[in-house]
Amino acid sequence: MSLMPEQTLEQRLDQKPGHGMPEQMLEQPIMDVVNLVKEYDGDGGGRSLKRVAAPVRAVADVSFSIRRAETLSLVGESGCGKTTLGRCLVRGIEPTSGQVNYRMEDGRSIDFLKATKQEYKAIRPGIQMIFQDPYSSLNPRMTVYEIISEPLRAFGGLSKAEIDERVRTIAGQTGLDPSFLKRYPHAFSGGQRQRIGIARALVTRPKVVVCDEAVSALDVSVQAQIINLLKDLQQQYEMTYLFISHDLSVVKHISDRIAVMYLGKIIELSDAKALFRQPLHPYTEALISSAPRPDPEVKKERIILQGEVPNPASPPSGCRFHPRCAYRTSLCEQTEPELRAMKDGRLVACHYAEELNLQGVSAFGPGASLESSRNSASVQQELASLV
Ligand SMILES: Nc1ncnc2c1ncn2[C@@H]1O[C@H](COP(=O)(O)OP(=O)(O)OP(=O)(O)O)[C@@H](O)[C@H]1O
Repeated sequence: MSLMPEQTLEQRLDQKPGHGMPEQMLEQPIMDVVNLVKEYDGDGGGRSLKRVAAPVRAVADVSFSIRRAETLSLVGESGCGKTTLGRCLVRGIEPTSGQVNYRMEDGRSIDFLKATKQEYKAIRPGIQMIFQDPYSSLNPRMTVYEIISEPLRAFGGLSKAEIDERVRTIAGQTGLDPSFLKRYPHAFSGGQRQRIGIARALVTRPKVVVCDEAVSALDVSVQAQIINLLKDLQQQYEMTYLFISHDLSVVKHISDRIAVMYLGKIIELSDAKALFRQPLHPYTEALISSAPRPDPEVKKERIILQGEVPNPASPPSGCRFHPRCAYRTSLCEQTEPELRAMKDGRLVACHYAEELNLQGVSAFGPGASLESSRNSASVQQELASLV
């Protein structure tokens, strides 16, 4: 693919049409996540030298559905629980409680977390993960062939010739030359290593793929190639993606829907276009406002989030976002808002979603000006008088 060097990522992605799954397929959930909780012991899992007594609720009672063949993106700041949630879905780590109901091809729904050995064997190859760091996620002592074929060998059931056929097919589809298969990962660039990681994840022909910051470590031009590759493969195999990213400018172009996470909770889940056009949660508004936009001429006031992300071991009372929210009232300090459906079916966890008229962007290009919106202090006063 030839790319003009001065093109933005947005323009590059727009060169290919988005995937166009039939409407009725998009509507079918392939996974229902119900009341999922993941707590870590309070020692930071070796990440922190300080011993913290309280457990860290990295995923704090999360429920949502993933529709068949859609791309659902999961966004939020570092530490909000995206990776933990993604890894729970593939059982890379065991959740503390909850359900991950996986819908089989025959229509049966099975809780993957309580699957029998036989059910696990049937479901697990169908749910795969692509990792962020192509440098550390590949075993340096294995050849590319061994790396890609490993899941097939682990799950069993295929002859040597069938494995060989699958490996060569997926290598070709991910743009890997057959001569690469004999070589070791250190011989490759970041983009090529990510292609190896993708080939490894897709060799089992999964139905659901969790892409965890799959392009974050790559240059912008390589990001566009990898995203286009993922989109092409999604169309070909009718796969469902849960695309984890902190980068809204990437997510915007691949998502059917977007879930926004804050401190272990989903606080908004919307159709992607609607979310960018008019966010419903003040945190989403701030994330959109702070995302990079390609056109330096666009004068738009950025919303600077106040303060740090609170410690997930002792989340704030009421709405977890309230200490950083410009629109907060005493209700927000006391009562945690449920994730609830609005009239149009969008989900939001904010007491004032109906009243706030939050600002989005039309296309990361000229966006609605924040100056034209009600300023946060006046909204705050108005809302205070309501409670
Ligand atoms: N193994 C672990 N033991 C203890 N705490 C953990 C462990 N892994 C993650 N955490 C904590 O759980 C919370 C969520 O982390 P997680 O990595 O899931 O977030 P994230 O949104 O994916 O962030 P990032 O993009 O930085 O990876 C953080 O407070 C993190 O410190």
